Amino acid sequence: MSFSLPADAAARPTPFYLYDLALLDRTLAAAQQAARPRAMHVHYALKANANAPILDRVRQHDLGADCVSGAEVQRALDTGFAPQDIVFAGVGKSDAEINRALAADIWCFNAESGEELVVLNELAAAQNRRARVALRINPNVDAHTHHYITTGLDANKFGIGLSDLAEVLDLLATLPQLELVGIHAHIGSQITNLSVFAVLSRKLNEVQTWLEDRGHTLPHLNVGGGLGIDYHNPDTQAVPDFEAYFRMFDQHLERRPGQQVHVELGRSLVAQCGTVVSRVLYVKRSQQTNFAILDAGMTELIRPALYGSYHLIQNMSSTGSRQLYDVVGPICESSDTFGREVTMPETRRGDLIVIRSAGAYGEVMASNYNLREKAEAVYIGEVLSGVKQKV
Ligand SMILES: Cc1ncc(COP(=O)(O)O)c(C=O)c1O
Ligand SMILES: N[C@@H](CCCC[NH3+])C(=O)O
Repeated sequence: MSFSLPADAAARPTPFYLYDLALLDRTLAAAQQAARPRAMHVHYALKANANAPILDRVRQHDLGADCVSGAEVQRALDTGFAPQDIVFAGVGKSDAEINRALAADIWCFNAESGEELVVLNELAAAQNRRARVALRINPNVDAHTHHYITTGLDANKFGIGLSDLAEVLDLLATLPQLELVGIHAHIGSQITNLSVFAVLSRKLNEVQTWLEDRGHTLPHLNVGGGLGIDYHNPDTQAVPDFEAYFRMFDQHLERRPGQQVHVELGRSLVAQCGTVVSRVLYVKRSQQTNFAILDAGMTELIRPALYGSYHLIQNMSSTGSRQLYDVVGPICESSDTFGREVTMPETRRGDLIVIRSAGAYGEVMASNYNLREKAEAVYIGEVLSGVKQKV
């Protein structure tokens, strides 16, 4: 199905984020259809998009919440996620954040270092609680994705290196407020070569056996997130291939009877349902190129500037002859460029331009650089009762 804007789009101030909740529904349902028969639990990574109507949808489909800050834990609680469905990850959890999550008695802390375990133990003792922990290991598996969003290599700051695991286990044995419930790994994001998940599974199998040899049984394995989407074909590949993703773990992960497997997906669940809608302010013709200067910039969607990421850009107002444009924003940075040599129908001031696949790591990474105001979020598709149209 090709993309179209709602009838009132032209009357709205731009830029704005447009979310298709019907597509979000289909995507969440597809993820659950692939996960449930394999007895895998999907946690949604709030960092991808934490807007209330999105979270309401996620909760309605019975996913858990993967949080990476105290504010995300709070948002998950406020949205109605049960504490036992909330996991708190992150390489630098502050005392205040840990205390908040402890007080809520969330299901699990994904701990990333011995240093963090010591602090968690102290804070749990002060609250007279026991905290469940999963050790985030750094499996040194190359996710074959952009180096900025690779997280599971020895050079990355995340997780406990395999060579440090024995020492961390010895330490854990001295921390009475902590209960080891599992292991966790997350090797990166926007992963399209699914074979890396087989490599990750085999690594986790080795670690699991190694832990069992030392007397630790694990009720829980968390394999992280990272499933990529098709940024080039948001219409024909609107819903990612969750079957193929879950099948990889089904085939390669050695599960013990009754053991829970969690995944924490962000991008694959919400990216395709979000679109930046903007207007052309000027078409500036220079010696080398034509610039289509939009009223949206890196302040609304930073991914192209930060990672050189591709997003499909479409002119929704023109059917003229096709020409090449550098599509840029108004911010005083040369990296404020959404795409170079983009083929679009002849473009004029006032045309509506959409930047697709922006539902994940779009609005959440927005800034008010240049004192820009936050873009509005608009939702189409059936909105759950009690959910406001705009956030
Ligand atoms: C620990 C952790 N879990 C889950 C995610 C979600 O990843 P994705 O949006 O690629 O599914 C991330 C982000 O990469 C992460 O760092
Ligand atoms: N923000 C990144 C992904 C990082 C995921 C969080 N570990 C992106 O836009 O692709």
